[in-house]
Amino acid sequence: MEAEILLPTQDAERVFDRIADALVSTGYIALPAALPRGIAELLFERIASFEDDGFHSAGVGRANEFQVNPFIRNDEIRWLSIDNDVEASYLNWMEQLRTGLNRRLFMGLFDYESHFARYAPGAFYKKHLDAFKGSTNRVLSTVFYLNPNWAVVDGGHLLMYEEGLEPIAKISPLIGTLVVFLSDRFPHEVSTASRLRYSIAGWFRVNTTLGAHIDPPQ
Ligand SMILES: O=C(O)CCC(=O)C(=O)O
Ligand SMILES: [Fe+2]
Repeated sequence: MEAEILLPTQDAERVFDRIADALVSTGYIALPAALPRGIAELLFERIASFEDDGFHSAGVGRANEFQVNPFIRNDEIRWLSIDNDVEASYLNWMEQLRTGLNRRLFMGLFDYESHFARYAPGAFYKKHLDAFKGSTNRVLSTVFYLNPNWAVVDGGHLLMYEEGLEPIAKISPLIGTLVVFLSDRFPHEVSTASRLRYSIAGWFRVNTTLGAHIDPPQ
């Protein structure tokens, strides 16, 4: 397949408007059918085609603080690359979203990193924040789901929290749904799934390199 150069369509611009409005009003949004259906289907075929050795255990922390802790999370991940046309079409859409949000909200989003995630039956990711105030350059989190026909009994929900102990949102990981939220504001968790669960998690980052301090990758 040839790499598809995606210019923002009117549909995409409307999606960017909705995301921008939600970030201002509530700080998060879950949008069904956010990307073109064909892209979601190709990404599903792509993630389903990887052999076990195409993934590695996900860790917690950055650079030299990185460690695998199966009590916090036990999903497996694989970073996306523009070298693959299907992955490139997703990264291209996210690039349009990045510039679209910068234009609408002056967020200064600088780049985007993302990985496929595979949760085997029984896997979970305990409650966490993707960024701690002031100590990371991840400012906006995205999760895009790739599971056809998800039922409530399958578990594997994204539970979003704000201040209280009760979740403010419970999101099914149904193919096509995109969740976007401010990284330092919403603790969230993935409840145990009873089925294989696929997603793409990603983060828009700001450039925090100052003077001689080089921000470490990932
Ligand atoms: O897959 C999800 O629903 C969320 C994953 C997540 O929170 C993360 O990778 O940081
Ligand atoms: Fe997260």
